[in-house]
Amino acid sequence: MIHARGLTRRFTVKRKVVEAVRGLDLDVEQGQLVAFLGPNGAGKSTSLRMLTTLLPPTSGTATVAGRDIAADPDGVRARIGYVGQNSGAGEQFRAGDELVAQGYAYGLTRREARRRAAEVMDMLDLTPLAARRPSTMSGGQRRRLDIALGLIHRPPLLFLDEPTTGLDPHTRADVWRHILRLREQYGMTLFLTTHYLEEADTMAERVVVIDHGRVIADGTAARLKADLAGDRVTLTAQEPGDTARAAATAGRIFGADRVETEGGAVRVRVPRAEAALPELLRALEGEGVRVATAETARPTLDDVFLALTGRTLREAEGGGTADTALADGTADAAGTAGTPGTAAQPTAAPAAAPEGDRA
Ligand SMILES: Nc1ncnc2c1ncn2[C@@H]1O[C@H](COP(=O)(O)OP(=O)(O)OP(=O)(O)O)[C@@H](O)[C@H]1O
Repeated sequence: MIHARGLTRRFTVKRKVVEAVRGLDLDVEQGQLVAFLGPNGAGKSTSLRMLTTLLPPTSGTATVAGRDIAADPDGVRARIGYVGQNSGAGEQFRAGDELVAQGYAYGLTRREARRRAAEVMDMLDLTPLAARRPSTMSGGQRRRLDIALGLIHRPPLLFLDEPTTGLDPHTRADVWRHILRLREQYGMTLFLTTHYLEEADTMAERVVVIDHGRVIADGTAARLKADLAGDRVTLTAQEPGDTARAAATAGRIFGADRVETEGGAVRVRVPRAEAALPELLRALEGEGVRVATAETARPTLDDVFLALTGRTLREAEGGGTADTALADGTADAAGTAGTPGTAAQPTAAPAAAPEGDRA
């Protein structure tokens, strides 16, 4: 469904070159649900915009839904849906009419557009809201309407740029329920960006991690965690004066990596916590260190990011909290010109000149 080779995009900002995406290679098969994960400014939106033909690459090639993004951008747009970070729904029209109008934009006849609008409203549980204006809808309802707009022309592949950012946890779960249904019931291929680690971890079958414009990890969340992060054992000594000795002992157990001490707690990464903990407790007993507390934890995707980059996603976000809302609008400030709010419309601004460099 997606085959990209060496996709690169540079911007020139005040005579400085920003390498937003550096040589993206990517293959996504039909029916996959891929989460594209990375901190602010990592290059997620720029990658998505290139793949959806909203932004021409500086170099590299890609075929998306069987069409070349450079040679046949209209062909790509006819076969994909794109749900951007900002709502694409206008305010004057009722939701049902908005969907029908979107159908016309994709060249559907009046009858087809009405039929398809009814179908997508059903898919996204919007039928009872057909007569409502988007301005009267909740955040989650609007997001579902955005997704419906992106699906009006029956694309087999849907791109979603941070579909759940800014929503409360309950609404996020509801939007996810609908996203998963698109895949399960309709066999769609879904490629989405997210800041939410736990969403990528639990919902996506494949996680692609990007940092500074480069893909740094690609696989199932389970495999990435097992291969790159390992488990964690955390303990405290009964006597605060024993912390340094406990840390030194922890560093000697089998497979120990990255021993850290913080506020009297000793943390160590190990391949398998269930084997490491008894070994560590025995070793500490041998050293005469009495243990007050000990616990084990499985790795998270943030641990994977830390293992790969030396920083946590939270640090990479510049102090923000990776698992809370992070809608800072950076990417949209960067790319509003000619960007259709929701679906990549076949009649929208041509791919050749939608988003120029910022002067
Ligand atoms: N139109 C543009 N002009 C200049 N620089 C840009 C433009 N679009 C993006 N950039 C820069 O390219 C880099 C990657 O931005 P991009 O929006 O792709 O990141 P992102 O991972 O999507 O971030 P976010 O999570 O904040 O949306 C950033 O340094 C950004 O400032």
